[in-house]
Amino acid sequence: MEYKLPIGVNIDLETGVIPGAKKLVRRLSNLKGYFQDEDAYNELLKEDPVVYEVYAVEQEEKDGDLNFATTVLYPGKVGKEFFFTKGHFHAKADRAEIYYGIKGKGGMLLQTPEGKAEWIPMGPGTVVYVPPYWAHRTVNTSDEPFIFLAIYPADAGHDYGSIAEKGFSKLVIEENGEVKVIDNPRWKE
Ligand SMILES: O=P(O)(O)OC[C@H]1O[C@](O)(CO)[C@@H](O)[C@@H]1O
Ligand SMILES: [Fe+2]
Repeated sequence: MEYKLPIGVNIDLETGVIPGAKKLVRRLSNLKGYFQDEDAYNELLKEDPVVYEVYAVEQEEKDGDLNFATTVLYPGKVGKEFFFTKGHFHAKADRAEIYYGIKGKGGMLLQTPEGKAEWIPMGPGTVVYVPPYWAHRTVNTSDEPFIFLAIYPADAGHDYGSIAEKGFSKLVIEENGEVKVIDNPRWKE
């Protein structure tokens, strides 16, 4: 039997960087169709800001193994809507996940396949358990980068399809200087 070697790394708690991890950058142009306000989207697209970066340490997609990744979700808004990650179901839909808040403030939107949504505020030290079958998206509701760690089964995979098409049934917006979680007017079941 060939054994894999253990890994020990220190996450930079200020920047979210995991040394040696694979870096993925998602700009606004990678999120076409995700935000409600298309005019605001097209205006901001001129700058095409980085919305989030992911530092991932991933294994082969095998049952029993684990991946981990930090995400640095930058502050910003498209119209009233706060910057967010794409959000996904797992390709193996029954795979769960754990998130851990490192720095900054935001939250997670979770949703069942039928569209029942939950909002969990997150800050440094918050642990979120994402149960099997729930889609999940993180949102930065502050004006600082929101940094968190995710730990997920190596065979979970990502299913972006239905969220890319229909979004979440709730939106996280700023109105009169307050963070509000409202019904998505464009949501169709
Ligand atoms: O994959 P998304 O929805 O773009 O969100 C990015 C974050 O979610 C994960 O896919 C884990 O759920 C990580 O790779 C990363 O932390
Ligand atoms: Fe996930």
